Amino acid sequence: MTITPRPTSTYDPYADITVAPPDVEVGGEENDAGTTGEFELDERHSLRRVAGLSTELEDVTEVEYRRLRLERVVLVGVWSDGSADGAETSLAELAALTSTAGSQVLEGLIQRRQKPDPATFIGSGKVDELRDVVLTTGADTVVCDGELSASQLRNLEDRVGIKVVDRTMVILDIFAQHAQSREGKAQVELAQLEYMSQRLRGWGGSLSRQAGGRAGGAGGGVGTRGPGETKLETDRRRIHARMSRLRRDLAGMRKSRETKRADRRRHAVPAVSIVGYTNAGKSSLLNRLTGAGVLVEDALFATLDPTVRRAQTGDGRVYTLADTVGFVRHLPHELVESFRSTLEEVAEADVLVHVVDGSHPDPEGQLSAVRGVLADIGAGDIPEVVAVNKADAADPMALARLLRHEPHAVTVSARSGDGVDKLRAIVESELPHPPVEVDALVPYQHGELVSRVHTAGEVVSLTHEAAGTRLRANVPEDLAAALAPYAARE
Ligand SMILES: Nc1nc2c(ncn2[C@@H]2O[C@H](COP(=O)(O)OP(=O)(O)OP(=O)(O)O)[C@@H](O)[C@H]2O)c(=O)[nH]1
Ligand SMILES: [Mg+2]
Repeated sequence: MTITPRPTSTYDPYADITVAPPDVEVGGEENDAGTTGEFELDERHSLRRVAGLSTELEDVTEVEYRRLRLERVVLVGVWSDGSADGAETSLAELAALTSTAGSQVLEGLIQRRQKPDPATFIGSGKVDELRDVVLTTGADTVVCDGELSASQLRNLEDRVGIKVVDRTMVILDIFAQHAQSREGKAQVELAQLEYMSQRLRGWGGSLSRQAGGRAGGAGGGVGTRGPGETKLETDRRRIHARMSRLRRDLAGMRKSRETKRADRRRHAVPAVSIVGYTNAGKSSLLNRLTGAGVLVEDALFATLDPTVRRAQTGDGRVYTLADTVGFVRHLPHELVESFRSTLEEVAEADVLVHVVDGSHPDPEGQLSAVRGVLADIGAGDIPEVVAVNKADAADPMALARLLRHEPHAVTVSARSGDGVDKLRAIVESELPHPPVEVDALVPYQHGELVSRVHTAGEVVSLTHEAAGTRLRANVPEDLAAALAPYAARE
């Protein structure tokens, strides 16, 4: 096995971002789709973590430190309301998240408490127990199932003696590892810096990671480290400089994304977005619906950069189908903020295909978590087609219960292909109708106009007459204008 260090280990906050071509393109990319997916998968598998980097960590900022080393972990959760099952499902999801982030989960602890302890998250007595578990298992990181305050993190670290991170940091870490596009990477980095800059503790205390003799040396850059400035202040300054830089870059990228979207709108191509909880099978379903080779993996957040594919209805109308980032309970607020421009694409879709994993223990909970985020980003009113996926693996009783809950849902299996044709038909029937009704007699030398009606409009009737093709159709405005000279006279 070849082991390649993660790119973040050579993280340089001042490195210039290279300009890469934008990743989302409508049409034209289907040809190499299959190979791209496989390549991506290979590459991702080669990006596992490397153990034992500890000696190289003297001059990294704290943010880098937290990003880099999350390897052998113990999970802790607090169960306050709901059932014990709920707490276990949540911890199981955290375990899946941490493994996706590349760590090995050694042990999980849940404490029943009214609410998390304001000082140490879990109760004080439980902290001693946690320390024992850490010592006996040789863990290097504790992951808490929740969002912790700076002081909770610090207190726990001081008492347990190893690094403590929370659920949000794990999700951010996964996003950081998997983002592909330049925009995606910048969005994740900004979210990460924002979250962590509020939680910097400064080296020292039990973790003892002073910059030591190298302060003023490499890493800080000329003029960044004045005499007497602490590592913490330097870190803060570097991080804030980096954050403003990222915000500026993102504003620029957002503009080009908007131009592209406006372009699609002008050509009135209907847009369908596939949304749903992470690991529900969105990418698999996109592959089934379009034959595209999008990365599918039994891992949370396999997809981080939205892919847009071209699709065609039975009668030739072109529309786009977009895969999206999966949602998860407690999606970090910073991430939703950073990904807002990407998520806005979802908000502008004409139809949503909401995929839910019918074989999951709590599909209803996943549906409502996703709908919560959809409402947040202003996508709550878009027509939604619910696709209950993994029907091949689901318990029939559970499926029946879910269908009572969601009477308009379509049951599908992206794996076997069952139900996919029906889903496609329903999605196509939900596409918005082009706004302008036309009746035209198009001379035979203008066949290209007839083809445009097929791809962009809905044909009501078509006959061949002596003078040309007689067409009744609903078409977008630009096409109606092009057809105006040939308006038929009754
Ligand atoms: N049994 C079964 N497994 C499925 C089906 N559809 C998808 N899967 C599996 O579910 C896992 C996740 O599939 P993806 O298509 O990557 O899911 P996703 O929703 O795109 O996931 P993220 O991008 O990680 O949010 C993979 O292991 C798939 O093989 C299905 O119909 N039946
Ligand atoms: Mg996916």
